[in-house]
Amino acid sequence: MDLFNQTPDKNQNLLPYDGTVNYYGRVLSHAPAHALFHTLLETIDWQPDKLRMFGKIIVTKRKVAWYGSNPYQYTYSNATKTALPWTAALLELKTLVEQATGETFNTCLLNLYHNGEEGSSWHSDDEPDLKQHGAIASISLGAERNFLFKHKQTKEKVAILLEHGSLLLMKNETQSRWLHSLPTTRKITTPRINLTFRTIVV
Ligand SMILES: O=C(O)CCC(=O)C(=O)O
Ligand SMILES: [Fe+2]
Repeated sequence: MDLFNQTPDKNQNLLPYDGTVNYYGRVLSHAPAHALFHTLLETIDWQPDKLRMFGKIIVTKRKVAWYGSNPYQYTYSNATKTALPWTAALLELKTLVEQATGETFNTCLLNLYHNGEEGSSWHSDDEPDLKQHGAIASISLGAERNFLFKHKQTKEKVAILLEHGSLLLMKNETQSRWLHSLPTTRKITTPRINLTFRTIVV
């Protein structure tokens, strides 16, 4: 019996209440995940993100991209993005994620963090363009990073390590009751790509 390298139980809820987060572990093995990382690096239309913070426009070092089944618009942090058509790699990954989770998605937001000094501050993905309480599936490629949840009222925190090739599913009340963040760290010097498959309502 291997006590130290158990595959995670995808049916276990990592949140103690008010939402559901399931960690599926590595749904892509090392080599295909590595190949996908490089395909995405080369074929995705990466753009710096522009965020409005305290009345100022901040251009992030982190790069983002927005793809979907139709030119869906997504407004967050006072900026609107129009989805580009799926690339072959994204469409293949969408199918894999839909089969693994039993959910369906029509869009994907991609983030490229060049190193540990780039991250994502506390937020919820609860914009009105997104299906309320819809599932969000998160694929991680490259550097392993910690991911945190913080309950909006109780402030309780839950931490999880997002491995190379892994899948995390957030659903039900997760976005309305919890914040999440990708904390920065100087210890990580290599890049990471994250893809979150989402559902835009029309
Ligand atoms: O990079 C991640 O793991 C999460 C990114 C995120 O929360 C988002 O794009 O909304
Ligand atoms: Fe998010």
